[in-house]
Amino acid sequence: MAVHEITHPLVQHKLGLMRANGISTKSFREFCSEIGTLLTYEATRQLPTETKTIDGWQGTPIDVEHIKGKKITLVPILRAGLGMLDGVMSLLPSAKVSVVGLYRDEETLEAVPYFDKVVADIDERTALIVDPMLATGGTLIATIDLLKKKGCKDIMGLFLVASPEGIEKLEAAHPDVDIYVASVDDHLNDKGYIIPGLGDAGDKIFGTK
Ligand SMILES: O=P(O)(O)OC[C@H]1O[C@H](OP(=O)(O)OP(=O)(O)O)[C@H](O)[C@@H]1O
Ligand SMILES: O=c1cc[nH]c(=O)[nH]1
Ligand SMILES: [Mg+2]
Repeated sequence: MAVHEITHPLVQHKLGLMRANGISTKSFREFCSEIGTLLTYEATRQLPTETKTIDGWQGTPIDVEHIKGKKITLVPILRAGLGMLDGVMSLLPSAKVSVVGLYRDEETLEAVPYFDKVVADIDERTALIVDPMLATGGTLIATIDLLKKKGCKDIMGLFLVASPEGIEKLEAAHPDVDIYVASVDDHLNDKGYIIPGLGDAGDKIFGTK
């Protein structure tokens, strides 16, 4: 399993602004989406390309690079994953979207699934999971279990912030899944929140607290 921590100054600057106490819903949402775009740029670096010959502007054949026909499905995890989706789709506008819904029980920290609508041909697609937070890892592992059960063989994840504890759990459960994160933070607190983290990303994106 590879953990790609994206140290690009734009990513780090925007993430730093997101950590501020009292940030507005508008700003938090905008940064979520913008970092989503930047992580997508990095995560798609590995996509295979092939050379095609086309008619160039001078009317003579020229060789150009095309992304090889590997199909993608984006998998936003409700709710907070929706906050990154626009930004991800700005670079992958044709990608099909498979929505899954899970929430974390506040007492047990267990992931509780409540919705899934996954593309029919998921066995032929690379799944790109989108969620701002990878905390205990329970939500992500349950999502990957679900996608694999439906036949998906190629899975990556994009997160704004991950915890070392969650990454360790993911590595043990699904070592074949690579992730792209803006930051691997310090630790989880006793309530399962990432420190320093962002607080409750879903509530900040939707303004529910
Ligand atoms: O790694 P874990 O410990 O499982 O926690 C991470 C999950 O918690 C948050 O969702 P939450 O349960 O708050 O749902 P929400 O998006 O509806 O707010 C977050 O967006 C992740 O999906
Ligand atoms: O720090 C955390 C942990 C789980 N979910 C969040 O939104 N934030
Ligand atoms: Mg939440």
